[in-house]
Amino acid sequence: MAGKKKEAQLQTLVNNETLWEEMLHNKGLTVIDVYQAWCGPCKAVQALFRRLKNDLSSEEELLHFVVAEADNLMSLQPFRDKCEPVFLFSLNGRIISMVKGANAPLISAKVIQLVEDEKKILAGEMSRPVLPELVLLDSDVDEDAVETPEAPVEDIYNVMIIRPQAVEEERVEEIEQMIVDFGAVIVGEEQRFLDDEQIRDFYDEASHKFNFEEFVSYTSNNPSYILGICLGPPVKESEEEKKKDQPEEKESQPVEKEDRAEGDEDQSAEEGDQSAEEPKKKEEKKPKSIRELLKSQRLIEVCDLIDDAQKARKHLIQFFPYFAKAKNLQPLVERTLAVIRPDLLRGNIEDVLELLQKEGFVAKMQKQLFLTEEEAKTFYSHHKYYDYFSTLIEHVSSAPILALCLERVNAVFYWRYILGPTAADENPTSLRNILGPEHCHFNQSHGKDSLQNLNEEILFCFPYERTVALIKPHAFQDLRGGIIRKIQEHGFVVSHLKEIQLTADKVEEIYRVLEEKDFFEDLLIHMIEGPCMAMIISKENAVQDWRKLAGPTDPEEARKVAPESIRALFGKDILDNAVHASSTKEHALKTIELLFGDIDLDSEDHEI
Ligand SMILES: Nc1ncnc2c1ncn2[C@@H]1O[C@H](COP(=O)(O)OP(=O)(O)OP(=O)(O)O)[C@@H](O)[C@H]1O
Repeated sequence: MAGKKKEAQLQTLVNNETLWEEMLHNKGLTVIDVYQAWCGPCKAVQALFRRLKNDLSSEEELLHFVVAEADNLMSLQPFRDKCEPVFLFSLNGRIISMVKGANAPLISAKVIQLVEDEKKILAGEMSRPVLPELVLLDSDVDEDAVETPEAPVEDIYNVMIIRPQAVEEERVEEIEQMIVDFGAVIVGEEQRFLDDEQIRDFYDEASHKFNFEEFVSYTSNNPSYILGICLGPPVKESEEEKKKDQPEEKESQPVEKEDRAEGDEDQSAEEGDQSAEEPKKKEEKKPKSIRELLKSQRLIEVCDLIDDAQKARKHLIQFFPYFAKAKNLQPLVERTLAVIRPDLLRGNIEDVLELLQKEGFVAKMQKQLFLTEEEAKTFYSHHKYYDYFSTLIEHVSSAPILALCLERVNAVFYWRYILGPTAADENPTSLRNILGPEHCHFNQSHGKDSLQNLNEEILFCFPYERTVALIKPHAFQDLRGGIIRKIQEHGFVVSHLKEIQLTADKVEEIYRVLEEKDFFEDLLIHMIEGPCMAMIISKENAVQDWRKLAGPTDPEEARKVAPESIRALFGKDILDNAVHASSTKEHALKTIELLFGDIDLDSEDHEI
């Protein structure tokens, strides 16, 4: 009885048109669990709703949960006689989104985002986005129907650096006019001297070019002109248009990628392909992107854009922070690698970790590595022409090093800043100044391609691994979609997936070390009581990371210490804890063989 009372408080029942109308007057967000009389509301998400209600208790008046019976309500007619749970999101009386299936992570993310936004809107910190109302049609509940209209479409931004020579030649106005005529909006502009780090960060894709150092020096000593550009929302192209456009470049890749001396050849090559067929038409064609425009105006050698939308946003936020704040543009979280060398590792490592934490870095992966001399040479190969190379190799292969994969907004730039050789003089609190230059590994930005180098280095320290994820029988039926999505959201690639009915022998094999435990019998019975979903999943550091994502064995504890973990979100109790995660690489390999037999893993790129 007590339990029922609790549920009635959690979700208000809506089973007639009057109550439906009343519900539409709720302030803020209402999450509607659409149910059928014959199967009742979805039990699987009630723990989540309770948690959300708890976590967002300060926003109580903005968050409501209801259960609505499809059979009694006209608006919910399309959902009648369907057995899949459906959740509708009503914002101030308008249904704006829908989630099909008990997809706890997706529901949770939507609720948190919508309530946060609503809070900001009411506080005047954000303008109300235009969210299209969802029209509920029969096709909405078809198997293949698209899931929901998503959050409002965001504008695309870019940042342009007009180089010093064009500034000196007073070409800024002409360039601005050209951008405005093209239909883009200039949201910020500033003439400034870029510092060394800003230049390296903006032009990191060009860092391998032979005259890059000269370019950095010239640019840092002369004023550039920076433009923040809004290109409006992404344009949806029809299939026809897409086909037509294939040889062209997209707006989100506007940066000059070729050597500047080759710019013209590049352009004429591009034109050559098409102009042979339709020379006149090509001449009349309006440029589709600012990059194309720059090329056509022969400005590509004095104006630079960013070729990746996420990176462009990052630069916009850095150069025009007030605009970004007003628009509530979220910066991009990046990752970088820190390698703590042996003598520091023996010393005050705690101080370093504390400092990193204080500076906002989160250590996503960490591992002690004992490099052989050969491995050290490979890892530090881009230092090989320096005279300190042999000392370095001797040092780092003499004792373990600690590799940290760090995440933070603007991590690459900021790690360089607190550590970096060039900033050390100006930044007395830099790690390099505190610790001395020999202690920390620095990701060179002067390599052939710094981002590629960085990714290679991260992979070197945290190689791709495979492990096994097993969705247990109690979670198989209703929760597997949400669990798999969560796994994918955390960067795992699901390379193999199959439904499997475990036998007692197989369970004994998987849990052999627990044979003596008093709960073993229960575990065995549970694991064979229905089908499981077995998956081979891979990513860097997969074994450790999958255990971390699974969370503590007991979901109760998980909800306290790791509330976003899978067991916290989907586990029932210590026995029915949603998933199994292999504890070591060896165990993972054995379980893969046990569950998937002799499959050809070697044909894939990455080995466990
Ligand atoms: N005290 C317990 N009572 C009942 N069942 C338990 C208990 N402890 C563990 N189990 C069950 O046995 C499984 C294996 O336990 P183990 O100690 O290996 O935990 P784990 O490594 O977190 O889980 P798994 O190996 O399934 O990934 C747990 O997933 C859980 O289903």
